[in-house]
Amino acid sequence: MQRIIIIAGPSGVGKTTVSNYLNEKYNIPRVITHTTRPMRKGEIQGKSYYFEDDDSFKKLHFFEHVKYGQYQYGSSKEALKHAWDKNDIVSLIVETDGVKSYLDVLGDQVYFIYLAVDDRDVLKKRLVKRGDDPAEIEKRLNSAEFKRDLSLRPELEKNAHILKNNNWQETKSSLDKIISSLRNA
Ligand SMILES: Nc1nc2c(ncn2[C@@H]2O[C@H](COP(=O)(O)OP(=O)(O)O)[C@@H](O)[C@H]2O)c(=O)[nH]1
Ligand SMILES: Nc1ncnc2c1ncn2[C@@H]1O[C@H](COP(=O)(O)OP(=O)(O)O)[C@@H](O)[C@H]1O
Repeated sequence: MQRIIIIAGPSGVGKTTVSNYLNEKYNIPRVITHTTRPMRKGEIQGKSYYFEDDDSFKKLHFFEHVKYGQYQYGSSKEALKHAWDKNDIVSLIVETDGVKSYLDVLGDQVYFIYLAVDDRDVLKKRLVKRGDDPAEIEKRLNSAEFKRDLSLRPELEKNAHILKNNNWQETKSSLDKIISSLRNA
């Protein structure tokens, strides 16, 4: 069965780091999504996201799309197929409305990881260390969507595998166990 590991959680929690680890260690490709937000330092067009403007975003054919903070984000069926053509297990980073859309359509094919940290104050510190623009950090931390995604929504609890990303060595070992169980399923 083709599987999709969906990774959600607040900004700075480590979603991209987890997805990159799965790619580097297990060749698990990420479904690249589209956004109208500006590219950050270190991001690459077509690898981090497909960076769009409002007009080009409108022309795309989406599996689902959302407004998050002041920007648009969306994932396409084509991008999912493209990733599944490379490997039967793929990853995808979406916020929690996106998780619901995927669970509704793909059901048991979804392995949903909700990433969390014990101390919320580390999130801002990680965003600063990542080199994000300070004004963008403030806007993000004050957005309704960021506040919402600080905790797991009750309707997603039954589908979620909660993974604490306090300590990267421990997170890697948890991920290794998850991949081993998915491969043997
Ligand atoms: N629903 C949905 N959410 C997305 C998509 N792409 C990214 N996101 C989410 O948009 C939010 C903001 O992403 P981003 O600006 O990269 O910020 P980050 O969380 O700090 O890395 C995150 O919660 C992502 O999971 C998408 O295609 N669909
Ligand atoms: N367990 C961890 N401990 C310390 N720093 C981490 C950990 N996991 C990720 N980071 C760092 O935190 C920052 C935010 O991680 P990132 O994966 O970009 O988060 P997200 O995609 O959820 O916004 C990055 O600079 C990353 O290197």
